Amino acid sequence: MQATPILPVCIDDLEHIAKDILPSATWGYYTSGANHEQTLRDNRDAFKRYRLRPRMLRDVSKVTTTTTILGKKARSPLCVAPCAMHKLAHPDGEVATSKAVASHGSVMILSTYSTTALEKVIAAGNPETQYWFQLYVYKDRRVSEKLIRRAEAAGFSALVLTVDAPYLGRRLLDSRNKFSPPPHLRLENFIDSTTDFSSIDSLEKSGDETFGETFGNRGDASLSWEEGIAWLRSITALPIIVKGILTAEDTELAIKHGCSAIIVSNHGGRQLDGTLASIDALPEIVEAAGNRIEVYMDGGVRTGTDIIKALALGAQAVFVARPILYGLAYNGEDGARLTLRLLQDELELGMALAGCRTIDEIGSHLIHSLHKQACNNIPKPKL
Ligand SMILES: Cc1cc2nc3c(=O)[nH]c(=O)nc-3n(C[C@H](O)[C@H](O)[C@H](O)COP(=O)(O)O)c2cc1C
Ligand SMILES: CCCCC(=O)C(=O)O
Repeated sequence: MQATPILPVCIDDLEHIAKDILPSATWGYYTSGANHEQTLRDNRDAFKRYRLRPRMLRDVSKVTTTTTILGKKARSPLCVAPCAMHKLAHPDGEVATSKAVASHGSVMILSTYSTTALEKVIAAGNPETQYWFQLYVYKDRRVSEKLIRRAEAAGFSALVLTVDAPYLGRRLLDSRNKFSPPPHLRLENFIDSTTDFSSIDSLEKSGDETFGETFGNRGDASLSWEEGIAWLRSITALPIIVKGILTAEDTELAIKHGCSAIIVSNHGGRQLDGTLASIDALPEIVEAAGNRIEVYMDGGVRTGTDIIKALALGAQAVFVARPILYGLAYNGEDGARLTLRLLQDELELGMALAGCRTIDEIGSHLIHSLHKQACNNIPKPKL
């Protein structure tokens, strides 16, 4: 894949370039959301309903984004969300992403539906970087257990249980495009599976099942807080992070059932259409969590000031998915590095211009909400 001559200077540039480069069905799979895509659009639009209240003359000659995530030092609160099939974007796939995140120094969550075996992805990283494994629980629990054992052995330091996808959302563009991944790609995490789930290893092996059906048929939609989390707890000592929480009620349950952190997410608008945008759901969850559990968010983050707004509303870290795919499509590892560098540079500049020298200084005093409802939920200023 050739890098186009336009010099990308922001994530929107990378998005335009990726659209030109990628086959239209891949583009559709990566960028679309569920149904009418209200949530997909709102994830981005909602950020614009929060405006910043910058502080001046605060000696911003030195700005640092060092923080802690799940108790471990990170160079930046900007992290990478789990995304299926990076090799659709670039042949180097998840290894390229892993190297890019390692140079950035934060957290990469690897999707179960990686096109590179989990061992190879973490081996491309470094000890400074945290690797968490994203998990779907299958009806055949032995498949999930085997993945967990491999993730533990390889050095992944947490499990991210995606809870917003008991079934795959209805993505109209994928149905129209009859999207199915190309046969040369493999979901490498399943290649050694000794169970009947191994049939997914070449994605569309039989050709008579759509990608969504494959997922829907194998996933365990009966999973519950009581049984599901207890089962996970009984088989692993790794911290469990739940991804896809949008309410205070579920935040309470996550804490009750011993989860270590929460990712506020609507799966990039790809599951239930019509939910709150992630950034709008965040204040309610931060308030419910009340410092008992770390809260992260993803969905619609495309600029450094989006990151600042999410941190100001109480997120400990922020994850991006599509921007990484755009970077990969543009230029493999260098492209993924560029995605992270552009956002990191914007974050640092935004912090300086807002009068924040450290991540701790990014507080709710920075936020002016144009959204009356959200205003009531904004946590009290830190400063
Ligand atoms: C192409 C694509 C594949 C995804 N695959 C997964 C996945 O395998 N597991 C998962 O938990 N979330 C998956 N997600 C959801 C992301 O982790 C994340 O919640 C969301 O996309 C964040 O929004 P953003 O793309 O606006 O940054 C996927 C998202 C995209 C766009
Ligand atoms: C069966 C694919 C699951 C990946 C995923 O979560 C997504 O496409 O949103």
